[in-house]
Amino acid sequence: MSLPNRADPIHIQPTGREDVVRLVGLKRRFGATAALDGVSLTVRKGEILGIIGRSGAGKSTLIRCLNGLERANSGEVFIEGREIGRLSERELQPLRRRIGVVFQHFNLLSAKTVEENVALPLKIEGRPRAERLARAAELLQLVGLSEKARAYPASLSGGQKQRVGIARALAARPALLLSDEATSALDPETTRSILTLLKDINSRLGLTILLITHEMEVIRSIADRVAVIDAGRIVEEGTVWQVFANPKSEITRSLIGSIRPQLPSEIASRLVPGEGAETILRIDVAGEAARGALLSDLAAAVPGQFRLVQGGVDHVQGQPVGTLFLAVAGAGAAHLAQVTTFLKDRGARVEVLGHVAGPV
Ligand SMILES: Nc1ncnc2c1ncn2[C@@H]1O[C@H](COP(=O)(O)OP(=O)(O)OP(=O)(O)O)[C@@H](O)[C@H]1O
Repeated sequence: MSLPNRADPIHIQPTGREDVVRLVGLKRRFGATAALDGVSLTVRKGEILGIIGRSGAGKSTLIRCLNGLERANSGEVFIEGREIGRLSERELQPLRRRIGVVFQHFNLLSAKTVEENVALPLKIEGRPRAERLARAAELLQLVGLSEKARAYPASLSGGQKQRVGIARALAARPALLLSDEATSALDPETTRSILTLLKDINSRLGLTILLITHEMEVIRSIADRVAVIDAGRIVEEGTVWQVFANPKSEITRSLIGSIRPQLPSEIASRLVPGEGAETILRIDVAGEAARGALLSDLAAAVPGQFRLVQGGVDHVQGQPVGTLFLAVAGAGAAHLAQVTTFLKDRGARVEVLGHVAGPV
């Protein structure tokens, strides 16, 4: 669907054909609160970009500015190269249809059947009934719900309702699928199946997806890139596995912390600075560094006793990313330096967390 190229005040600026959305220096204040404090971000064609932030970080405001429901105080929003800031409500409507939204609470019409819900965006566009039903059937097949076409939402499970929500969001062939906490109301197993479906749609249809979430697990599962928003600012942005491997900001570390190995609290509470019977190291490895036989090579190269206290290697975008907590016995400063130098030379990040008086 291409937009009419009318001689009206629509500001067209080429942003490169690959950008579906581009935000430039977006600011939005509510009284003393800067909900968005200079957000610049690009959603590239065909990618899954995740935006993650805690409650109050500015995610909803960002979405509202993106689809023109909220006007930014300053900055620009480009949808497929078209700046929306100066568009009237009427001019915004066709642009809004370029963004299909999947909602946390599904937002299905209970008095309409599944196929009517899916076809609704096409009805609003004034498409003929036969075309609407054909498209609904195609989309219900895509989301695996063909047999529920005539059912009503009340008879569906949460996961099935969300599949209908996804089918409806795709009905008008949007340029961008915006998933607004789409799995936050679902149990873990249903969440996995919905995320698998979104990834499948992205791969098969080449559809660009913007995932808004407060859950790092959602980002880890299917996003290509991630942007972390905090207090209205993008504090970190990058390829998902690289951000996982080497988070730069405190907020990112804490968001990742919920799904990465942590030092057990009973050991953490016994840590003291200075010296002790054992030194506890945190070792972060990713990519090549996580593929080798790091610990056995360490034991072969450096004398001493090394014990794995806690840890594991996860796979993010097919890349190994791991955190290991290692207890090094009887380590003096020189020995410890030997251990950390060996590990760092092998591409690991090493942090001395502290010491414990006796074995952990
Ligand atoms: N209409 C409004 N009036 C006043 N303050 C607002 C309004 N909308 C948002 N805010 C404030 O702006 C900040 C960002 O809010 P926003 O709803 O965008 O965050 P969020 O990341 O979506 O949070 P959540 O995950 O809880 O929905 C918050 O401090 C919020 O209180």
